[in-house]
Formats: sequence, C-alpha cells, structure tokens
Amino acid sequence: MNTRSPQFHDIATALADEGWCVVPGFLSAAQTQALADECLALRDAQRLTPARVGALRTATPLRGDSTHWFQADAPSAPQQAFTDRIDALRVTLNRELMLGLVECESHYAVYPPGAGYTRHLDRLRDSDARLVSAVFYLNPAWRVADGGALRLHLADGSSRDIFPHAGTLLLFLSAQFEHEVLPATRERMSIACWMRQRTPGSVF
Ligand SMILES: O=C(O)CCC(=O)C(=O)O
Ligand SMILES: [Fe+2]
Repeated sequence: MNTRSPQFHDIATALADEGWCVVPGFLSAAQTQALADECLALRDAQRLTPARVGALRTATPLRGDSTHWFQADAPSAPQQAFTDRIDALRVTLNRELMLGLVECESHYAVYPPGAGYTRHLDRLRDSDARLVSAVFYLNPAWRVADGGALRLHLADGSSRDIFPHAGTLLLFLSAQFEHEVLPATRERMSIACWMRQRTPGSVF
C-alpha cells in the first residue's frame, strides 16, 4: 500500500483547511461491491443489531439503523480491503497533520426506507477518543431523488448534503461537525468508521 499517494495528500490538506472532505472512488468498484454484498448477507442472516444511543444503550427513535461491528481480529476479505486502505489513510494523516491516531473502529450500518439519524456529534459523552469520522457508502445507482443524504452542518450555519453513492468516502473532524442522516426512499448501506486517538486511561 502506497501511503504517499497524491489522493491521500489532498485529503490531509482538505481536512486541515476545511475540516471535512468527500473522496469519490476510495475503493475499486469490485471492492465496494464485495462490501455491499457482505452487508446484505449479514442483514439477510439477521446479524445486524438495532443501533443504540447513550450510556444506557437504549433503543431510540433518534436513529433507525441496524449495525454490525467489524471484528478487528477476524476480518473478512472485503473488510480487510477497507481496513487496509483506511489504515493507510490514517498513517498519512498522522504524518502530515501530526495526529496521534492509533486505531480505527468500523461498523456496517443499514437504514431501512424512512429511517434516519437525528442531528448529532460523533463524540461519545464519556470519551474524546474519536477524532476523525469516516463514512463509506455502498449504494449502487443512488439518485438524488432517493433522499438519504448525510447533512453536514458547517460553522457558518450553512449545510452540505452528501449523497451515499457507492465508493464515496466522507471524512470530517468528529468534534467539529454536527450532522444528520435524512430518510431515504430506499434501503441505505454504509460503513461508519472512527479514527481514534490515544486517551488517558485507554489501553493503547
Ligand atoms: O451513514 C451516514 O451517512 C452517517 C452515520 C452517522 O452519522 C453515524 O453513524 O454516526
Ligand atoms: Fe454520526
């Protein structure tokens, strides 16, 4: 893996300048399709769990997705391809932006039609370990009319809508951007990933 690719340099620059960026074609079409196939197979095998929010881990109307965490010690081949590339990006961000990102955690997420995720920040209440949020989209032939944008709220009060096209990666600084998932007319699949920094008391 060449971590000095110009694409990764451009991503680091955009993150430093704007705090967020969109990367089309982060993986090949075949790699993206393999992840989508695996996500659907997990859904069909009922291995997705309704997402929970907060310390009490209660089911919530705030978000309507179901998730499946990647197992770092036993990745499937499609997961390994994603993990290798996101890790290479993490190493580039550490080198170019002096970030102490020590690991990534990722889960598949499936939003049924009509489901969304209300406006939120990705920082967990009890931890500031999550520094960079990355969302990778798995939906072929997505149309704007399908809805389902991630709405990113910027500091000036404006917002940007990013549609969940297969192969697109969205990156943003976890502590700085509130965002929401708007409901879609179709099932919507993604991988949500967080690059984590070492925090006091963490095991890293
Ligand atoms: O799927 C997306 O576009 C974003 C999901 C999200 O915001 C999250 O899981 O925290
Ligand atoms: Fe989020």
